[in-house]
Amino acid sequence: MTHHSLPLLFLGALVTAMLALCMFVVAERHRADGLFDWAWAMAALGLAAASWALPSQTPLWLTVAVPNVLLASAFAFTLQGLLRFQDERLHPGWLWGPVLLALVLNAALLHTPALRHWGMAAVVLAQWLYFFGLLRRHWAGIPGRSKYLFASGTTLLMGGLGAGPLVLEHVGPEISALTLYPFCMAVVIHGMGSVLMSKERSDTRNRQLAYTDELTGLHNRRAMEQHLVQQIAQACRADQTFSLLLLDIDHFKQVNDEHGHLQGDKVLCAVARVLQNSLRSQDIAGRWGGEEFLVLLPNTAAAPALVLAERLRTNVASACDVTVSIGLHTMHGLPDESADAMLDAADRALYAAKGQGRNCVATSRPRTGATAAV
Ligand SMILES: Nc1nc2c(ncn2[C@@H]2O[C@H](COP(=O)(O)OP(=O)(O)OP(=O)(O)O)[C@@H](O)[C@H]2O)c(=O)[nH]1
Repeated sequence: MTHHSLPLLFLGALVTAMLALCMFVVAERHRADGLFDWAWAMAALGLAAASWALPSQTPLWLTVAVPNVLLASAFAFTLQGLLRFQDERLHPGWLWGPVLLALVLNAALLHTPALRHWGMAAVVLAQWLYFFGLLRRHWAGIPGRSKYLFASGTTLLMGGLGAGPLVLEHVGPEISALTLYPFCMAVVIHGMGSVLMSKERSDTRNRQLAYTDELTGLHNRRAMEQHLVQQIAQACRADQTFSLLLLDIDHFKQVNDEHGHLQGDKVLCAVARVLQNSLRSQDIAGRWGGEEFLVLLPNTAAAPALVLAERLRTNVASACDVTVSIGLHTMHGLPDESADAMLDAADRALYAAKGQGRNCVATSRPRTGATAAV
């Protein structure tokens, strides 16, 4: 490296080291997300930049071979992090083979720069191809937009550092120094991308947990409340109707008392499975609480909702060792038809179904004015 580029290189090494430090601090709790590996990748990059910045009288192996091996290691750590992020395994030989190759290459070709540059470009290209293939395979499943930062930052780094020496051979020191600006930018984009990608995935998982019933895997009450409000708004906007079903397992206390709580839990899961398998893709099912389930049937009038409710009832009776009573309410488009009013109407219908001997569907009667008629 030339004299002009030394302050820039130190700056690059400093920026990279700071980023690595920040990533190590947050990575502790995100080891499974690959962040720890990406912090190591950043540290290796920082060390490589620091080796390049050493004075010109430093032995060649320290300013050329060591940073090149560190580069290959940084990309191996990047790949290892991505594999961990995707919960994939790869034989360590494939991951660290390129690093060993870089070591041999640099030892053998230390005094043959042109060949060494081509060799390193080939090593980094192989690593990038694997990185690209892995990312492409999992692209759709990675939530959020930070994957764009991660992909572009890593590609810029790999492309720049892999092919850079081949180009820099033919340019003057001023131009060579200028290339350090994109290096710093790529390091920042890559680092930000990796941290944000892991954060976005944690956010998505936390959101899923907050809206999922742990036992059955269905939507939980919080999620169903939101869906219900959305359905009412959607039905009003589109001038449509929709129906809701409140299901309650019959004599569930008896199941618990006779067979134990664990068996009771299994029955709850079995009923949830029947609901999932019996409903149409647009319908939304959730556990309302205890042994009660709520089902929303978008754009469904009373008659087809009754058919669906009957199908659910018979499917549960034939697939599980229990029966269900179902209260059905259909939105009537009254001005005061709030979520609470609809739930109340479905609950009254359910109460009526229990009163009729259980294992049946009862429909709420249309309201005339403000009072429900079930
Ligand atoms: N196993 C298990 N039982 C639960 C859970 N949540 C609520 N329960 C039980 O569900 C039972 C509900 O009993 P009840 O409200 O008396 O109703 P029931 O026995 O189903 O009687 P009817 O609804 O009138 O047919 C209680 O025994 C609760 O302990 C749960 O998550 N797991």
